Formats: sequence, C-alpha cells, structure tokens
Amino acid sequence: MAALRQLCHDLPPPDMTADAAIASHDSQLTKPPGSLGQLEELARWAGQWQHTDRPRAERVDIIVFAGNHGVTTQGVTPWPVDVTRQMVENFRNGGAAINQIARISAARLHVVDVEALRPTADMTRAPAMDEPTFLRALATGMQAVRTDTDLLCLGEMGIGNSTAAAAVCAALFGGGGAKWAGRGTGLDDAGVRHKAAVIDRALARHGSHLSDPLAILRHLGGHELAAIMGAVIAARYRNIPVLLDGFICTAAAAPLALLHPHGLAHTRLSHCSAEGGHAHLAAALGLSPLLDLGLRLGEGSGAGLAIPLVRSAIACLCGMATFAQARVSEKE
Ligand SMILES: O=C(O)c1ccc[n+]([C@@H]2O[C@H](COP(=O)([O-])O)[C@@H](O)[C@H]2O)c1
Ligand SMILES: Cc1cc2nc[nH]c2cc1C
Repeated sequence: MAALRQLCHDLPPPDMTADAAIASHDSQLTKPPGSLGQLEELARWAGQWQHTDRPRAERVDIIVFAGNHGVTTQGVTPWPVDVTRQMVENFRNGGAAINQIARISAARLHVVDVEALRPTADMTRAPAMDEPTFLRALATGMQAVRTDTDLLCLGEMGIGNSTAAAAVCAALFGGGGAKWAGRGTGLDDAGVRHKAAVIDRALARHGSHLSDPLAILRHLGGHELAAIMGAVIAARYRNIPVLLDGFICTAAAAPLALLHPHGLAHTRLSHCSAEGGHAHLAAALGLSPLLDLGLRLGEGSGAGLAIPLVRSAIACLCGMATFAQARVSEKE
C-alpha cells in the first residue's frame, strides 16, 4: 500500500514545452484563432501527456475490465450475476456493442476478467477486498496497459458495479446513497431507493475506514474498479492519455483525484452517462464530458465513440497548412 501511495503522490507532470510549441503552431494554422473550439484543447492535451508537439492517435487500445460483486446478494440489480461472464464471452465473440464501436473506431479491444470473475465480498458485511486482493487487481490493471499505445480507452463490465461505484462516490464526496444511487441496468424507483439504503448500510459498516481514497476503493469498490485505477496510474507513467467511459469507470479513477491535485489531468471524460450520479461526479472532479448521448451501457462504449474526436483534433493540428504555406492572408 505504501508503494502504491507513493506512486500516486509522484505522478509525472505534463510537458509544458510541448504544450507551448503546439499553441504556437496552432496559432499559425489556416483558421480563425479558437475556431476549432474544444478540438484545439484536445490536441494540446494529447501533446502534453504524450510529451510531444506532434501527438498521435494511430494505436488506440480499448480495455474492458470485468468483475463480479458480492453485493448483488442484496438485490441491487435486476440482472443475474452470470451475465458478467456471458458478456465477457460475447465480447470475445465480437457480439457486443463495444466490438462494433471498436471496429468503427479502428481500435484494438482487450477484455480482462479480473480475479477470474470471482465475486468480491458483500460490502454490507465485509470489506469488498482484502489488501492483497486489492493490490493484485490493481496490478492486473497496470499490466494490461501496453507500451505501444498512443491513446487508452477504459471501460468495464460487472453486474452490480453501479452500486459499488455509487458507494465509492458517496464515501469520496459525501451525499449518501440517495445522491449517488441510479437505475444502473434498469431498476425502478423502489429499486433505486433500496439500492441507496444498501449503500448507506455499507457506508455505516465501514465508516471508520473511509477517510482514505485507497481504503474507500478497497472497502467499497470492485476488482474491475481497482484494475481501472491501476491502468490510469500506469498510463500516466507511460505518457499515454486516457479516455474515461461512464459512471463506473469515472468512479474507479476518482480516488486518484483526491490523492494528487492533478491526478486525473491526463484523462478526459469521453461522455456524460445517463446514470444519475455521473453528472454529479463530473462536477465534483471538474471534468467536462466530450459527448452527451444518453448512453448508460458501460463496456467503454462512450470512450470508443470519442476516439474520432481525438483523432480529428490531432489531424487538424498536424495536417493543416499554416497561413504562410497556403498563402492565405492573416487577420488585419
Ligand atoms: O457506464 C455507465 O455509466 C453505466 C451505467 C449503468 C450501467 N452500466 C453497466 O451496467 C452494469 C452495472 O449495472 P448494475 O445495475 O448491474 O449495477 C455494468 O456492467 C455497467 O457496465 C454502465
Ligand atoms: C446485457 C448487458 C450488457 C452490458 N454491457 C455492460 N453492462 C451490461 C449489462 C447487461 C445486463
């Protein structure tokens, strides 16, 4: 735990020399300054974290981390637990939404079943993970990050994990189960109220251990959430910018924002999920989503859909002519 805490404390900073070079080059491109809006900032973000003034997004990985959750025994999701394993099989056979999005976005898809899909402990009765399991799941996430990657998209699959994510958010940011519990895969109003009460019971059970972001993720999170956290940390050390997906993925990364003042600066929020807590979480983290399409699927689907935006931003930065090259007159 101490080594992990040190890693989080020592996260490398952005390359502001590359950033200045990009800003200077961008100002000479054949467009009114600022007219590419958020794409301009997106290209600078990619360059800052890839440590280059000519960023790339040719080699893009989508990693879907899958895990199971003991808290499902509390009736917090309308779907059978076995769907996690069945969907992993579906990912491997090319039949899920993320397979189609990965193909359209020309990204490599990797599926990792964390801890062989063994469920965590039920967080209302015990810590979701003991320390060795938490660290092993986190290391699984770190090891899944390849070095030959320009851009990393993270996603998850886990029946019950919207309860784990909501509990993590409640412990990190306050507000209790009622603020963070959402419909997940399709709960009705009574189901959401029950889910909020289950979260409140877990918070009460672990109260004295919830003062530290890593302890919060261990007690209330899940194997795939820990793996996502590990992947976000590894990407920072390998100069790889990260696209986060929906509510669960963002909640898994959120502890890093509390462990380091710029812990999530190398990540962008790909979209705002329809899951109620995601907008609250984006606001708490100061992240603004690139897309808002009403998605609430997970699997890395929103992150996959944002890949063409990053590619377009970089293509404009690196491919456009300058005013001098194109002999276009500059503003008077
Ligand atoms: O990405 C999101 O914002 C999102 C919102 C709601 C549900 N999900 C997915 O649905 C599953 C969790 O829902 P639940 O109801 O079983 O907790 C899990 O596999 C997630 O990938 C994902
Ligand atoms: C069918 C199904 C597909 C999913 N993909 C991500 N979460 C999911 C949850 C369910 C239930």
